[in-house]
Amino acid sequence: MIATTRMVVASNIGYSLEILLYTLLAAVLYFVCKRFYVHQLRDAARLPGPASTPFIGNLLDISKMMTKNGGLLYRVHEEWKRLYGKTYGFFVGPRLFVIFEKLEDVQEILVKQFSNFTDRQPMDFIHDSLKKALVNQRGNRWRHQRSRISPAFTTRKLRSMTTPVSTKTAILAESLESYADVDEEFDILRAYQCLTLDVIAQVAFDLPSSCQSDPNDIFLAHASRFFQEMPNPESCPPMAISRKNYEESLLLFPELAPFCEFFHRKTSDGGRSEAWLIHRLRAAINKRIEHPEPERIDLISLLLPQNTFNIDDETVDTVVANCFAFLLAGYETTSTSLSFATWLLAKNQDTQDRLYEELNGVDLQSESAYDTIMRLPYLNGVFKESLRLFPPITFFVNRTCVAPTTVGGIELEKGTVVCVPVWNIHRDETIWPEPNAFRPERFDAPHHPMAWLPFGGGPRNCVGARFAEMEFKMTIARVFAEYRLKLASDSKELNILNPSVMLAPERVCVTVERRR
Ligand code: HEM
Repeated sequence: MIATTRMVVASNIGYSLEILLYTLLAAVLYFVCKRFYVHQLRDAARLPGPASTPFIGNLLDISKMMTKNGGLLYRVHEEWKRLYGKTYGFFVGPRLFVIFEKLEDVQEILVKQFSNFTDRQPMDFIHDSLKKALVNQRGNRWRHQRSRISPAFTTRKLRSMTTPVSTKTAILAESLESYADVDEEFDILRAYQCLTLDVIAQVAFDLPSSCQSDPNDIFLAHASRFFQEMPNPESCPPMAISRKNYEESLLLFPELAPFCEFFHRKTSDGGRSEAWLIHRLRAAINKRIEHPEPERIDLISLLLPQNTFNIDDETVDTVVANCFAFLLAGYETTSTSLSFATWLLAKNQDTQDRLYEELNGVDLQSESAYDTIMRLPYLNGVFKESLRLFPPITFFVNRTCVAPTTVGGIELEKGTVVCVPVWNIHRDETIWPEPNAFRPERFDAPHHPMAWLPFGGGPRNCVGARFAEMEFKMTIARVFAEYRLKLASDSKELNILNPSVMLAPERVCVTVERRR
């Protein structure tokens, strides 16, 4: 009897192993065939591009070229443009990417054929906490979320946020005074990071943060750690997976995303800071659900449904994810843009003086400050021109083709990722004469709608663009109405870093002099 049972168990185990083996074989076969299939698509579409291998595509070339070019991804596309022109294809892991740089093709993708390009490139390495956010949604889910979120950024809502933004910029202006008194140089990038975190925490989520007055503010510490994604060697176990390492592996093997995400969250400092930030956001949102404040206009109240009685977990998770996305978007991109603009103005004293002339005498603190500031033409030129020269996000304006179609004579299969090389467009001398010169007045004349894309374009552009513009203009107006800024000797040349999709100056050290 025992012997028979053993035989049955043994044969069951053998059977299960056989099934496992066949499943594994089928998975490997699928994996291999898919890669070979995708790798013939570029030839089928008669697209030029660098030679590639079916498994890793062009990832090694990209990596080598980036190392040669100071880690700057946009330089890879500048070089490929020289070799292959304005439309070409390359591969990363199992995906074909097609670059479209001609403005009429860009307009076709972002605007005219939007229904064929509703989704962004699948984000294999997106943090768990962002998976339900707008930025990661596709098709109808995206449409539904976007229609709920867009009304949060109307002129009326933005106007109502002017006073808290103005209060925070006043703290920044005051803190500059101490540097002016002693003629001491300092890194204004850090000051802007504290400001933008304070603004987004206060204006968007009513979270008490005092990053500007307290450099050890815990909120600031977690946000910077999350952004740096640098595991601290002293506090991290040796097996910690840094965001960078694991994002690179995921480009090759997106199939491994769920496992890597788990390890990253558990082992890296950035992952732990992310958990802390999410915990704080969730607490703020739960508080608002329990004690609704119908009078308050901030992003939480705009994202929560009118009636929060019996609200389901799915809705709460989506609000948390979107608030977290706004926190990230509102912090780094805006502080980077402010730093680039400050560097440009400090480098070009004539332009700075012209801006001062426009700002001199304008009441930046009145009830109507929002409308006044948004109407200043030269400030608008400074905003646009600095984002043209240094768009903080250079490689995020991409779309996945959701149905087979043709753009600029190129046939595209479903699943192909199309990318708009924003940096190249912004520096193209046939579009912007003398493209490297800083000339705010060039925006007095009209330009092609696709020639200026720091916030992307079409229905899926940056939903927070108007908020970012308000914060940028209010900050630059406040700082440059009160001070003259000069570059410190080690910031005369700009050292640009490109740690992820974002461009950022390494530092912008300046000295400040009081104007009035
Ligand atoms: C200077 C500051 C900013 C820059 C340069 C910037 C840039 C961008 C870019 C290039 C995109 C992709 C657009 C596309 O694919 O066409 C984007 C998307 C997005 N941005 Fe921004 N952004 C900034 C500030 C903000 C702020 C302050 C918020 C929120 C408060 C925000 C929220 C978002 C969201 C949610 C998306 C995804 C939109 C969607 O998928 O529908 N951004 N941003």
